[in-house]
Amino acid sequence: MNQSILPEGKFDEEKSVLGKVDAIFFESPETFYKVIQIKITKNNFDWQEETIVATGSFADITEGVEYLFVGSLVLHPKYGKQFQVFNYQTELPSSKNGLIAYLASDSFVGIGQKTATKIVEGLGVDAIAKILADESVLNKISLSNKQKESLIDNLKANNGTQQIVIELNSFGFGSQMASAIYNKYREKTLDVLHEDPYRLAREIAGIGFKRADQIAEKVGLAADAPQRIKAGLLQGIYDICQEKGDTYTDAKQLLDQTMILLSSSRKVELLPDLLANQLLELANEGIIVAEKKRIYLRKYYESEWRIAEKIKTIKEKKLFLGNNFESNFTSLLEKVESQLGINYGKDQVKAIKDALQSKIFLLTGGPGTGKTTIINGIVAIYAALKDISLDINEYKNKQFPIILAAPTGRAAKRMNETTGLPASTIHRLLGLNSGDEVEIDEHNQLEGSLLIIDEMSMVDTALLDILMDAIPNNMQLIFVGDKDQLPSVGPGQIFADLLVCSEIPKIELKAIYRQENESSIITLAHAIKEGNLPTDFKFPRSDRSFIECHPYQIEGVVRQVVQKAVIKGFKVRDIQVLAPMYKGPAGIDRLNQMLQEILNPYLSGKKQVEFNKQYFRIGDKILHLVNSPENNVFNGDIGEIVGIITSKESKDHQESLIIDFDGNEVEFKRKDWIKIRLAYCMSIHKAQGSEFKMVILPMVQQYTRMLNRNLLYTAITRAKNFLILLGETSAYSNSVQQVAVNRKTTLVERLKNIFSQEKQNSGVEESVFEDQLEYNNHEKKYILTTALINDGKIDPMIGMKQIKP
Ligand SMILES: Nc1ncnc2c1ncn2[C@@H]1O[C@H](COP(=O)(O)OP(=O)(O)OP(=O)(O)O)[C@@H](O)[C@H]1O
Repeated sequence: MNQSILPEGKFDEEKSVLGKVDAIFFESPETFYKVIQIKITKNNFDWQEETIVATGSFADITEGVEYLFVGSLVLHPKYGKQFQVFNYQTELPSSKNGLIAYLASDSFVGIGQKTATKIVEGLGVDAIAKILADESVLNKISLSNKQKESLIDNLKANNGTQQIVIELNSFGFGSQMASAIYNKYREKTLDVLHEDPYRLAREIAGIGFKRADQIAEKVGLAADAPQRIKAGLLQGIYDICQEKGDTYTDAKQLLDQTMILLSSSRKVELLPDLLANQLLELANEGIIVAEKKRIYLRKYYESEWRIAEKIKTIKEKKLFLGNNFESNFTSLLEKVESQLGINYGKDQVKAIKDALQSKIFLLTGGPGTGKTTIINGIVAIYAALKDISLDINEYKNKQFPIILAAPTGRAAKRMNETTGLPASTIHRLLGLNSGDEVEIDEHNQLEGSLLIIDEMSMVDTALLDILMDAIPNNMQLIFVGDKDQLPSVGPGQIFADLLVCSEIPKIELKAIYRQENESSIITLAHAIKEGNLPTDFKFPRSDRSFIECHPYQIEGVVRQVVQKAVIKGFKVRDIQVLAPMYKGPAGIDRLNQMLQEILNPYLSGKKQVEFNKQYFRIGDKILHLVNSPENNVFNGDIGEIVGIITSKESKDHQESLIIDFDGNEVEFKRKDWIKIRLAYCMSIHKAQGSEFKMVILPMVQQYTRMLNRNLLYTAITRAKNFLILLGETSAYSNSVQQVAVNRKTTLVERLKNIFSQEKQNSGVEESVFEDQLEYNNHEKKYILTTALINDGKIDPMIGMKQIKP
């Protein structure tokens, strides 16, 4: 069985097996990954058995059919030697009888032994190649149209999918990505790969410019090809918007960024007018929108308009609250007050009343100002006014008419606990399945009459756009949040922008209702929000303290604080270290490593797996980094590893972790471990929407770039009972002084236009390059000039004058 079937020396590392598929042991339902057994006809390496187990990406593969497999031998820890397939092809039957048997097989519906014989006798043993090259050869054989169709379709499908999967594999795509690409482009996959691989970066989640650029280089696309420049520009806008949180950028920034991107991976001298022309093309094609000096990805441009329009439409719909609202309200409010054992403050009463009387209402306030208490009041009075039962058991098969939602799982859970009513994440509400990148038309329509969203400051433009699209016009909306917290991770600052719009009713709560002796943390937070670091900031209080230390002492101090807290009986879940940055001696990565060592150390015999220079062990506290609505786990959710399945123990030979997120156990295969990290210490951004019994917050000057008032305020307001501040006093005082720059967005302008009916076709005559960019060949960069001399080489407006949105 050791005869070589490949030219010697052609494949240094590669080995090959010719054989029939004996059995398919495992078939992933979502990808092309399969584990099969091959009955060997021939092979070119040392193998004494008659069969071999092979793994890899296979498109259509049929038991009983012979294929040529190319790959390498690997040693599986449990199953021993296996064949890992890189490439395979149908070994079409070359003998007359073999071919007749193949065509008469189940793959070709309507073709039996007789017809198959007719075809092979008529066209010869290379009948398949002949048919694939020219279908009309079948005209000389008497076949019914149905038989002809079945034959051609199946031959093409088998041949096509197989070729595509092989080629995707050769570009280095694994089973899952290969199937995502194939599902998107089907039979056009190879055309896309060869003609504009950058489409993958635009259209397939998980593929960025760099990956697409590697493919482009492989298929021989020039470094200054228009597709590449366009892709670079789009990536440039996307990167700037993601990094800064803006919904648009400007020409200078974009060209600088794109130039760096395009020349970092491939050696190429690019002239500015080349970039400018492609920018113009993108605008002409409607992929980007240029307006005044602003350049938008179409998605963000449209989102802002759509949100503004929908808000106006909703606001203008009539609201009916019954005939005697005023008197009903007063008696209902009294009832709620006596139930809760409180008297609502003047602002709070106004908030409840205005919210009930508005189609859309915004409520903002810091911690302890009573936002939750107000939501409870609104829900109770609304239900009474509308004669709605708040007993969820009465809604077994019906939608609960009051919808409560929040952007993160933890915030939704808190909403559920404080109101006693069902609350979900916005993603789940909308039925979004595919993580972060979602299309506007792929969501559920909402049913119900009142929608309350909490933690609104975390909602970004893209998500609000989808949410608004899902809301029926007659629904009443209440958006609740704290405008002084960090803005959303994704582009936009919608809560802050909506609060600027004079057309939307709103209330900002200022009075703090939590008792001072109950919490000095809240008082500190409010002072910081106003820009003051109180003089007593460093004095120990019953619920907070400050420990002054240098950056290199942080690790040791955090260690001691955490160890003390554990001795005092705090659970690991209740202690949360927050930090602004990942790197450095006081960064998240280092602190996580140290905290894992003391809170969940390695003990001999304990299972652990390594990933990205970190270990995962059973009992580890884990942070989820992205939204996975399909598993009901969201960005910022915290779980605990409750199981490790090694590849030996797993059916499909893949290691996995079982993580428990508040009773929701989710399995993560190794390829998904990129979505998680240790959570003993986490970033302040990721902690938004969550609260913890004890927060430990190290702040040092080393973080300067990151420090600002919103960040410190957000960190401090995560602490429910205890706050331990440590680090350098100057880092705290600098944070308080540093007011974050507003993000660049145009939602406020759109709202203004929409409400004053001034929406023009954005007829902008100015050029996007109004700033006048000149490329300085000597300095090899763009410079801004006021008096440009056109030396004939560079058009100072670089051909952008005529851009129209
Ligand atoms: N009018 C009031 N009279 C007495 N206590 C009140 C009043 N309003 C709120 N409280 C109490 O103040 C505390 C904070 O209120 P609440 O939790 O509603 O504020 P919040 O703005 O939601 O705060 P956080 O964002 O910190 O959760 C609660 O204990 C609540 O019972």
